Amino acid sequence: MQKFVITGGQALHGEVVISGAKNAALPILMASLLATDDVEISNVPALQDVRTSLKLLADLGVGSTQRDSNSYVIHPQELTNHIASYDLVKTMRASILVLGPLLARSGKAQVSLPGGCAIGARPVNLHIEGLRQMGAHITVENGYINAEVDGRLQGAQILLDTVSVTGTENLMMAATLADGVTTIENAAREPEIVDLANFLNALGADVRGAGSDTIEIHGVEQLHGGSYSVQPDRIETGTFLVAALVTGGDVTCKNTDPTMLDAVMKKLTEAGAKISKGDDWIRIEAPARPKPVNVITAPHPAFPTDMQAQFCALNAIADGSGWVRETIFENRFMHVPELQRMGAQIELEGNTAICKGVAELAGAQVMCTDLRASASLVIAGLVAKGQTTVERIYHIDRGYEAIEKKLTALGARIERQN
Ligand SMILES: CC(=O)N[C@H]1[C@@H](OP(=O)(O)OP(=O)(O)OC[C@H]2O[C@@H](n3ccc(=O)[nH]c3=O)[C@H](O)[C@@H]2O)O[C@H](CO)[C@@H](O)[C@@H]1O
Ligand SMILES: C=C(OP(=O)(O)O)C(=O)O
Repeated sequence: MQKFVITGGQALHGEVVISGAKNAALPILMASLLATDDVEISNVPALQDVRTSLKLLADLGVGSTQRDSNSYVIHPQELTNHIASYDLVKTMRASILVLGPLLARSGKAQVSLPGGCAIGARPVNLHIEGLRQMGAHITVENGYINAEVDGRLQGAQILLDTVSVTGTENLMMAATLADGVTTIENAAREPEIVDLANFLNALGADVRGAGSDTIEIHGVEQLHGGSYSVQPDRIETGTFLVAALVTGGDVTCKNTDPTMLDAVMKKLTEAGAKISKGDDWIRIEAPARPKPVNVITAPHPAFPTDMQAQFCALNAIADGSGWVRETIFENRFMHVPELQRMGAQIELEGNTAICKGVAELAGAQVMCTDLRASASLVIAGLVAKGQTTVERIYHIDRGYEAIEKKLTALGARIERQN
């Protein structure tokens, strides 16, 4: 298994080009199943999850042609199969996003339950309930969701019990081809929802209100082909900003979108960073040592759960005590024991990680448990004294394109080893 070997202590300096957003690219790839003609998607990050998605589409009969390292043409007219098997779904939760498009396009879908995941139970009951309200017959048997509809799905008024990003996406995609109008209330407002809606509309869908908590979808008979560029990755951006801050550096993230990062930039400023920004860039200039911050995760536009682990690494070396409270997932602190191995003074009290900053972390052998936990360990390794070995980096490869190359270009000493 591959690992990163990091020698800490280098301040990051320079410019880094941000990739397309994983959490926008994955739903957009799955949404291409809804179209009847070729769909060209660019600014697709080169990630393991993208490769898994393309494999999943291929399993459904839908081929793709790679144009360059970050763009693909998807051929949805080739759809022949409606079964998303356990073997692929188990490696990537976002596979559940084929459920809505398959059902809408071919009237049936059999999708393996994504199952338990490292950060919490992550049920999909809201996806299933919403599709049932749209007229689908759904059973869950032997680890598979079996969904069928006679004719077209029907427009429905759906109120989500809790805000769910992929739940909103699945229902929004399914509703584009439904008969009538679908309203999703208490919808997720994440920027990735807006990107997906813009993509669907570029293919001829009629989705209104994405980015607010009520989305209205006027069903159309079919979606045509088209081309679309995926939005920048706000979580990758935030991760580089934190890495720059904790190492005492000065980094400009290019090809990004500052409007998606208000909550994160607010906390970075509280930590003592000087932030400047333009239309598509953000620069961070770090203080000598960051101040601790208190963070509560919540649905967008509040502080994103996908940035929580990175802020635990920040608090670990801050000048004072701060806390991070996780309200979205019930088990998202697996980076804490690993950070403790590096000398971090963090105590877990329920869903809150209380951290007393130390002047110096010490390099150690640590293990990735999930994607953002891995990012926090890399950040800690960059600032720790001595050598840190980060094991099981297949987690980080799911969501960060060439992270070690981008960090090396900023002056970090990080090496991928087998
Ligand atoms: C591929 C993708 O975009 N992943 C993101 C997506 O995950 P994902 O879409 O899986 O996360 P959700 O927004 O659905 O989860 C939010 C909360 O709702 C609960 N829930 C969700 C669905 C459901 O049917 N029933 C239910 O109870 C979950 O257990 C969780 O407690 O949003 C999360 C929250 O911003 C991010 O951390 C993930 O990076
Ligand atoms: C939790 C994440 O991803 P996923 O939903 O794909 O597991 C993430 O991107 O931080």
